[in-house]
Parts: sequence; structure tokens; C-alpha cells
Amino acid sequence: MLPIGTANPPNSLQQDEYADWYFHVTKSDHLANLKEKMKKICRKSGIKKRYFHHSEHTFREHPELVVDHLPSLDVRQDILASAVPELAAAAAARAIAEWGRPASDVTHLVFTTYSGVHMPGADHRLASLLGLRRSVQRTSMYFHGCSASTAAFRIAKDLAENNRGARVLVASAELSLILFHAPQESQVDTLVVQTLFGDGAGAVIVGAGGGDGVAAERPLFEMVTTAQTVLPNNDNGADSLLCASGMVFRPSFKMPAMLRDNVKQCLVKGIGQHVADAGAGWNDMFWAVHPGGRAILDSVEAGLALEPGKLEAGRHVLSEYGNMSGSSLIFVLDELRRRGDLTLGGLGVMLGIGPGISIETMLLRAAAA
Ligand SMILES: CC(C)(COP(=O)(O)OP(=O)(O)OC[C@H]1O[C@@H](n2cnc3c(N)ncnc32)[C@H](O)[C@@H]1OP(=O)(O)O)[C@@H](O)C(=O)NCCC(=O)NCCSC(=O)/C=C/c1ccc(O)cc1
Repeated sequence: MLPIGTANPPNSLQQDEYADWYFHVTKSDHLANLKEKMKKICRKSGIKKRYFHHSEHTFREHPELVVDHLPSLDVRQDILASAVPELAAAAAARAIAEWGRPASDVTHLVFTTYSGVHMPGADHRLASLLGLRRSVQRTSMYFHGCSASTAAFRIAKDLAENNRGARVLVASAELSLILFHAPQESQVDTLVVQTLFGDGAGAVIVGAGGGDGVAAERPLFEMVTTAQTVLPNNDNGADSLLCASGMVFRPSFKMPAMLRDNVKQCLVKGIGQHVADAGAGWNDMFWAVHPGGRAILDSVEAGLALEPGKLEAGRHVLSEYGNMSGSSLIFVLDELRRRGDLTLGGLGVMLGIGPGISIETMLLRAAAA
């Protein structure tokens, strides 16, 4: 992994003011009990602030977005068709600027989102916005939920290692408008979803030696090995459905406990041998865990008996941005390198958690201190 870029939309909301804003824009102030419940979830969320492309203006222009079960997918798709590639382009432009090479040197693009579907896709628009070469090899990965960027890195690693001189731009952009719904008394998990998700995009350029201009490149993380698995007996823990009224995500109550009970076994099977060969223990490594919610981070910490502070980069990203789905982990990698406490050559783990429940694991080695 060479440079990292991130971007968020300009509108931000403080989490301690979110419930008042949300019940106001959805014209739901009469649901006082639900509002109190949301305030409680906000307090426990570990989130201070989130960024959004949408604003009160969006709901004034398109009232169907806040009336339950009214068809609104067309409106969401129209807004997201330009907003998703534009946010991805903002993050990718930062990565390319840090890289120091021209955008036309990017040979492959791996793009991931669940925020809208179009043909040609947001990858096509993103390539045009960035001025990538017309022959750039594009791969789109839709609907991988919160494990998307780890899955995209897994593909990028193979592309980079099997195409000499390749430079792969990995980009992820998620806008929570696709998930926005008004509160419903019959569906309390809607409150959890509205409390957690925020908008963000991340981009990383991946390469594996060779090619012109390598002297100027500064690697940040080496991707040592990857593994994908699904949790056993997973109880549809992170299912999602694209409906006429937008995307509906139903987080299971059981997900934190399922992770706590299974995460160690997943890691041992996926990357355990490499870790053992290096003589390392879980607490000797740095950690980039998907900040899917405070309870998700707590569960991974408990399941692996990690020392307090090991997941601090993820907790910081959760606090400052909320759960930006697949983009979150790119922010966590950025936060890890910004903290400046990596040891050159030190091992780390990137852990993506998505629908299925899919666990995407990557063993990393710090290439810069
Ligand atoms: C911050 C939470 C939500 C609450 O904190 P807590 O310490 O558990 O607090 P409480 O136990 O007091 O819960 C507060 C209230 O929330 C309720 N609650 C607590 N989880 C629930 C619950 N899953 N349902 C519905 N009520 C609940 C809980 O019942 C309780 O209600 P009440 O007792 O009536 O006040 C915490 O549980 C938490 O972080 N949960 C994990 C959230 C979670 O599943 N995140 C998703 C991770 S996976 C991911 O990122 C997915 C990506 C994805 C993205 C898009 C897609 O389309 C598809 C996939």
C-alpha cells in the first residue's frame, strides 16, 4: 500500500444533537419514546460526529425520502449517481497527490460501493473525473457492505503481484442516504442504523515493485497474506435488502456476541500460521478493525483478549466519523500511520466485517515507521 487519501462531505452533525435533528427532519417529533431511545443509543455509540452528503434541504426537496414505504429509490439513485464518484474522486485525488506520480500511471481501478447501482458504474465516472487512462482496467465490487475495502485490497494485491509494474487504485465511497429511513415503532433497529452510519470515501494506491517512477514511492503497509471466511451459525447477522424505498439493513442483536465468540478462531485459521512463524502474539501487533459500532470493537477486543488501547485507531475513526462502512478501514489505516507509533517491519491485522457474516482478514507489515 502506497499513499492513502480520504474525504468526507462538508455537512457534519454532532452526535449529541443528532436525535433532535433526525426527528425534526423526518417530522416524527410526536414519537417521543423513540426519540429518547435514540438519544440513549447515541450516548452509547462511541460516536461524537458524522458527515453527510444529505441535509435538511434534501428532505424538503424530496419529502418521499422520509415517508415510510413510499418509493424513493429513483430519487436516491439520482442523487448518488454523481455524489458517490465525486466523493471517491476527492479521496483518490489526495492519494494521487501524495503518490507524486501522474494519474495516468494508474493501471487498474478496483472500486467498491453499495450506495447506488448504475451502468456504466461509478467506477467509470471516477476514472473520468481523475483523468485515468482510457485503458485503465476497471473492476467494480458492489454490495460487500462493511468488509468491502478489505475485499478490494485482496483483489488489488493479486492484480499488483501478477501484473509487473501495475499500480492499482483501490477506492471505496459510501453515502448513507441509501440507508436513510424515518423512525418506525415496529422497527427499532432502524434507530440503530440511523445512529451509526456516516458518509466517507477512502483511496489507496497498491503496487508490488517494478515500473517507472518507483524511486519516488514510499510504501506504508505491505499486504502479507489475506483470508476470507464466514462465521459459523451466523443467524443472518448483517443482512441487507435493496427495496423501492431504499436499502434496509437489519443489524442482529447477536452480532457483537457472535464476533466475540468466533473472531479468534477465524484469525487463527486465516493468518495464525504466519503470526506463529513470526513469533508474535495478538498483543504484539497493530490493529485496524472495522469500526462498525462500539460494541463491535468491544467484542473483537474481548474475543482476542487485546490490551486496552490496541483498537484505538478504530475507536478514533468511529468517534470522528461514525461507521462509513467499507471506507472506514481506509480511515483507520490512515489514522494508524498518522499516529506515528508503528515499528518498521512490525506486523498488524486488518479485519473487515460484512454481510454473511463475512470476515475479511489481512496480515499487514508496517513498511514505514
Ligand atoms: C451502540 C450500540 C447500538 C448500543 O450500545 P449498547 O452498549 O449495546 O447499549 P444498550 O444495550 O443499552 O442498547 C441501547 C438500546 O439499543 C437497542 N439495540 C442494541 N442493538 C440493537 C439491534 N441490533 N437492534 C435493535 N435494537 C438494538 C437495545 O435493545 C437498547 O434498547 P433499550 O433497552 O430498549 O433501550 C451497540 O449495541 C453497537 O455498537 N452495536 C453494534 C452495531 C452493529 O451491529 N453495527 C454493524 C456492524 S456490521 C456493519 O458495519 C455492516 C455493514 C453493512 C452496511 C450496509 C449494508 O447494507 C449491509 C451491511
